[in-house]
Amino acid sequence: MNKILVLCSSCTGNTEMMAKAIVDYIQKQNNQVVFKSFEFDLIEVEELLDYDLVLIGTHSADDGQIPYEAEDFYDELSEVDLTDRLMGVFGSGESFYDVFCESIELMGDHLEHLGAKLVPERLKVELEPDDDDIIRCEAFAEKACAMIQEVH
Ligand SMILES: Cc1cc2nc3c(=O)[nH]c(=O)nc-3n(C[C@H](O)[C@H](O)[C@H](O)COP(=O)(O)O)c2cc1C
Repeated sequence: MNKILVLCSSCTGNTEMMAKAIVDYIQKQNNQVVFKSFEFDLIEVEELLDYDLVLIGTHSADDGQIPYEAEDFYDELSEVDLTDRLMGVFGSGESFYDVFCESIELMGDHLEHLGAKLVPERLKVELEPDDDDIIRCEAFAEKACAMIQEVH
């Protein structure tokens, strides 16, 4: 059974809705999944190494920067060896802003720079996910799980 960690920062619940859809899909595929929130849970970068796959959701605020509650985590990522670790990024933003979903790009670029192998799609949703977006979340989760099979 694959062990998968889904992390999420969400101010108004949109990224969390995406995370829940991803978690539900992964569970239905008989994987072991742990969900943690940057707002409410203690998240240590070392624990990333305990999982076959880590998916990180961030909302974008304040010119698309990494959300405040995930900043320490972002800075500490360089303290662990993420070489060839399977990871993925997703989140909700609003295209009204100059930099749509920029925090997802920042997180994705940082993880890739540190050697992680990312799910090719960086999944971005406009505001609250609708039914089509939930299907996109499930497809994202499916691709991410398929990456685990490819390396085994
Ligand atoms: C003060 C503020 C700044 C924002 N800046 C951005 C931004 O730079 N880029 C973007 O894509 N969305 C931006 N947004 C929109 C949020 O990312 C969007 O509402 C998103 O759905 C929130 O996700 P959440 O419900 O998971 O917190 C901003 C929202 C607020 C309130």
